[in-house]
This record gives sequence, structure tokens and C-alpha cells, in this order.
Amino acid sequence: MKISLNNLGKRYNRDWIFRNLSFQFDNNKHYAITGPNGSGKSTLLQIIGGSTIHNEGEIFYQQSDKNIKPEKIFKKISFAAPYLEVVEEMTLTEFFTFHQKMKGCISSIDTKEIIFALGLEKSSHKQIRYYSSGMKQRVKLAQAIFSDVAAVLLDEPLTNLDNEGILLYHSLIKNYCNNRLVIVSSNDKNEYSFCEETIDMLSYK
Ligand SMILES: Nc1ncnc2c1ncn2[C@@H]1O[C@H](COP(=O)(O)OP(=O)(O)OP(=O)(O)O)[C@@H](O)[C@H]1O
Repeated sequence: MKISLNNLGKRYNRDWIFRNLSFQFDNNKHYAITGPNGSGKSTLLQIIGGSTIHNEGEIFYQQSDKNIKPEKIFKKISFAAPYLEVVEEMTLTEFFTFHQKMKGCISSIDTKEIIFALGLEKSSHKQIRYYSSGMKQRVKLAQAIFSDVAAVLLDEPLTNLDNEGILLYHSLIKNYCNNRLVIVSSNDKNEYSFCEETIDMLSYK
């Protein structure tokens, strides 16, 4: 998937968070959005993902040289962020079975294999509400990375992860994201070390 940003701008009330942001995200490449706290990284990622509206400029989405309407983009993009909730009433098995039906997972993997890849087999029948914050973050990452989508958006992906979780994150990226566009919003080099290009939010103030 290709995503083009054309003179994009976002303000909250009278404060512009960023302006005149033009950039092209190319098919299958990996990008980092960087900048200090409050510079607008998460806001930009949410705009790209279609969950927040921009105030000026345009975004174009293209797959195999065909334009995708913004209202259809949710089917093509997955999003993981510490502030997005998972369905806590479900067990992990229920959650991924439900997700498989609603959004669709990449065809090479089923619910059992996802749970095995996360190292959460022993907790697969426990309601997610009883998971630790790091376990929940693994679930959020897996939900995004195993979705059958053309673009994976990750906001602060290592939040709450221990060393084993960090290794898991890098192996999921390596094994399942090679042929997809990935955009990471982050301040931590370890979260985006695999990215080929960086957008610095400070350039768009
Ligand atoms: N819903 C909102 N209403 C008003 N202001 C907001 C809203 N959401 C974000 N902001 C403001 O927009 C600015 C950018 O916030 P954002 O969360 O995008 O920054 P960030 O670069 O991701 O920060 P961090 O590194 O701390 O996660 C901040 O000044 C924030 O206060």
C-alpha cells in the first residue's frame, strides 16, 4: 500500500500541532515517526489510520495502483497503541477467533499458532481483563501484526514489554511484516531500528 500526505495540517482549537506535512509512504517499506513528547506523532498516526480528522491538506491511499476511499481504509490497515483497548471480557482464544472472523488474519496462521507465537498458551482460557499490562500489549501487537492488512501502524510498540517481549516484537516484525507497509510512532530507537526512513515531527511546526 502507498499512502501520500499532501500539505497535511492538524490543530486542536487554535494550536497547530503540525502543518505543511507532505510525505509519501511507499509499498512494503518501514517508517518511523519521531519527535519529542507532544510533537504530534500519535496524532499523525491516528490521522493516517483514519481515526482522527485532519484540518488541512489531503491523504491518498493506493493499493496496486488503485485508489482506496478513506471510508474503506479500515479494512486495509491495522493499528496497535497502548491507549487502544482489547475486548477484556473475552479469553485469548475467543478474542483471536472473533478477530479472525471480523477482520481476518493472515492465511498462514490460525488462532492456536498465534497464541503459541505469543507464548501465552497457559493463559489462553483466561479472560484478558486478568492479563498483566505486558501480556495485554503482546495481544495488541499480535492483533495488529497478524491481521490480513496491507499496512500496520504501531504506536509506542514496546510499552510495558519485558526483554522477552521486546525479542518477540522484533521477531514478529521480521517474520510477518516484510511485505507490508509498517509505520511506527516512537521516541525509542529500539522500537524502530528496522525502519528505513524517519519523519521528524519537528520539521513540520
Ligand atoms: N484530543 C485532543 N484535544 C486537545 N489537544 C490534544 C488532543 N490530543 C492531543 N492533543 C495535543 O496534541 C499535541 C500532540 O499530541 P500527541 O499525543 O500526538 O504527541 P506525541 O508526539 O505522540 O507525544 P508523546 O511522545 O508524549 O506520546 C499535544 O500537545 C497534545 O496535548
